[in-house]
Amino acid sequence: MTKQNVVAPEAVAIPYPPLRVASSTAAPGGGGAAGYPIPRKLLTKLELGGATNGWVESMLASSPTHAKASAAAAVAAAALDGNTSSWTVKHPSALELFDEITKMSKGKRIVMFLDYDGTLSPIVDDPDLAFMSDAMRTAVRNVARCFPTAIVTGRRLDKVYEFVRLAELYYAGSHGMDIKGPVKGPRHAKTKTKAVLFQPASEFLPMIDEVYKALLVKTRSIPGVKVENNKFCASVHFRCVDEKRWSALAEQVRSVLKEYPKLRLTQGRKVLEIRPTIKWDKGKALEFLLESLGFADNEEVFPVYIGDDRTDEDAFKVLRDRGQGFGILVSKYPKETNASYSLQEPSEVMNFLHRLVEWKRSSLKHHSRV
Ligand SMILES: O=P(O)(O)OC[C@H]1O[C@H](O[C@H]2O[C@H](CO)[C@@H](O)[C@H](O)[C@H]2O)[C@H](O)[C@@H](O)[C@@H]1O
Repeated sequence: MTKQNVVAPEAVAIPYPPLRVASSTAAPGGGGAAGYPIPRKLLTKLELGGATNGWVESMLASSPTHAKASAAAAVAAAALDGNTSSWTVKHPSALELFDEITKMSKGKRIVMFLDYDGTLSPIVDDPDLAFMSDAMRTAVRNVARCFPTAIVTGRRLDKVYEFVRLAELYYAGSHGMDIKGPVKGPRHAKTKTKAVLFQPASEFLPMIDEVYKALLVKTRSIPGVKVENNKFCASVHFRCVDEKRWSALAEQVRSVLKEYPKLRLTQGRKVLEIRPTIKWDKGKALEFLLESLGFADNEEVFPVYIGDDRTDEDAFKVLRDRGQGFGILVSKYPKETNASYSLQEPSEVMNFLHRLVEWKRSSLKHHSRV
């Protein structure tokens, strides 16, 4: 594999292309965004050395089997209680500290960013069946009535829209590489257009399509594998692949990727994600959306990003670096994260959204009385 097939684990302070509303905006150059190469120092164990051993290690480390996960959870609960509680001190429950959160946001404009899988819908074996409940849809709709709200996801935009079905939201699909404004505008939306706001990887469209087809062919002999075309990126799911075959799968993916030096690999929850080497991620999408909403240099904006996956860390980090708002990690287990708070699962996310709406409505009532 060439050195360009890399994961870029950390956001690098590279300026992204200027804000514009365009039907299709290609990042020039095709290396990093605007032609920036990804620095060598950012290579990780996942891709170094050209061998797939590192990939498999990383797949195992981040995706233990159910049996191992329960064993690990039991060990964590029994033996590492001290560590776990120190994690919850560092990343307390956003529900338990709800009052603290609303105090911090007082007088500021909350903007909500919501990941989809594992945040608004529970993780299931078949990605095509990751439906969102009606109750969750109502919670998101109500939140969007109070605050500008965006869904930021690795999925292709049309697919996530089929699941969410709320026209009043912003959507950033393909890990932020496909951004659209609301079709039906809530009062805070500046645009009511169907036009695409931003597609920084549009030149990669034919390449992703080609890679998707190649991955389908290469991996078809491996039972349980699922390849998904996410428009500006592709996903190879190994959730239903026997662990003994992970190494073979990694090898097949590597053999396809080595022909595409302009693509890189990242990893999510039991999924290998193939994406352009442009320096664009969920963090950049968050910044882009804040700018689109007119909050670029606004000290009074208070962005809240809720997500469960490694790819959400880019957005958590942006908020931490900006010192604005915060991230909430959805996880039952301690994980290294740039998020400030935690919620255990999508049902807690729903409660949190309900509480935000109640709080906003009661503060509006209070203000109309005084
Ligand atoms: O950014 P997200 O909204 O979290 O999307 C990331 C990936 O999510 C989906 O895969 C994950 O959820 C599936 C359904 O629960 C699950 O089967 C899979 O193991 C998870 O990785 C989606 O299918 C991918 O395309 C997204 O990239």
